[in-house]
Amino acid sequence: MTAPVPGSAALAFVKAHGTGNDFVLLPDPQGELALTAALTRALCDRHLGLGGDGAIRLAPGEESPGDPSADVFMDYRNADGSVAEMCGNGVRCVAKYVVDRAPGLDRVRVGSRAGTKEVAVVSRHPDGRVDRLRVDMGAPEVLADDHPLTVGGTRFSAVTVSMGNPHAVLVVEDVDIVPLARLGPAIETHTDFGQGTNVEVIAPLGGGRIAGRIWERGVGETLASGTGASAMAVAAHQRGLVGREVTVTLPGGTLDVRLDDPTLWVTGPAVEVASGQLDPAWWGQARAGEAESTGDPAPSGDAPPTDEPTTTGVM
Ligand SMILES: N[C@@H](CCC[C@H](N)C(=O)O)C(=O)O
Repeated sequence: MTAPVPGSAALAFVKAHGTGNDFVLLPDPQGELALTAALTRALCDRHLGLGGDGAIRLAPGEESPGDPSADVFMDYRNADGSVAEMCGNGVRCVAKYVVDRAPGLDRVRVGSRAGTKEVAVVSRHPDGRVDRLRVDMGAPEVLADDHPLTVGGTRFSAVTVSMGNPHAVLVVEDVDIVPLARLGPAIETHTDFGQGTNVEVIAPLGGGRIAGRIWERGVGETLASGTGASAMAVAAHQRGLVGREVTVTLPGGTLDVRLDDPTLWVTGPAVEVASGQLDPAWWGQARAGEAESTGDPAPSGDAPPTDEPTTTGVM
């Protein structure tokens, strides 16, 4: 018989997504849980765990770096176990979790490693549960609007943007023909980006709309990204392709971005898929694996050699 796991109340999880960017949420109201790199990898494993692009511990607001007055702290890790500063889709999922369990609430201040984000409910389902939310993402920072990159012998010009986390955006003719599985990791780990970078490709669709795909640092290609959509809108605006209201169409759905001065707003859905308890035996094994693990993934290094074809559709 399996011995009971102490503190098993902390085994509760919620599986959620925002435009197909999916997360394992771990409510930790007492701040008792250590969301380690190895535990994150085990949770996010799509075969041996619950599966997710990242794991998020919903910790007490007092843990929020620099702002203990936040309502909740979003302790975020990518699927490979690395810590990220911010997650734009995750922040909506966290806010929905809180609001859906607090009647009368329609606004939450979610702490992140990139500051506290105000999230407001935009619409609800007929049963009162939250459907769409708007996030004040703060001020984007354009680091370079023509960052030259050579990958596999091909020259690119990226718009590099910080949304608290790093992004390199390439404008292309058609996002669907870009070999992102090769280009993404090469740019993610390029020596120009000491902490690694998220990589986005965008193409103008007209009428304030852009199409985008993303290669997430620490994850791989995902269906969507909130900080990524923000960086895409900023880059498109920077290159004169759109105005200040931008509809970003991603493989997992659409996010609406508004570029105000100085802040940027993202509006989109948040969905809860399931909730339950992790199996104590699985949890025990995941923790045992953690003890054997070397912990955090290695920091980014040199760009790997690539046989990237020269025809990428990048403009
Ligand atoms: N999915 C996110 C971004 C998550 C962090 C990113 N992979 C990084 O390492 O910076 C989003 O919705 O913004």
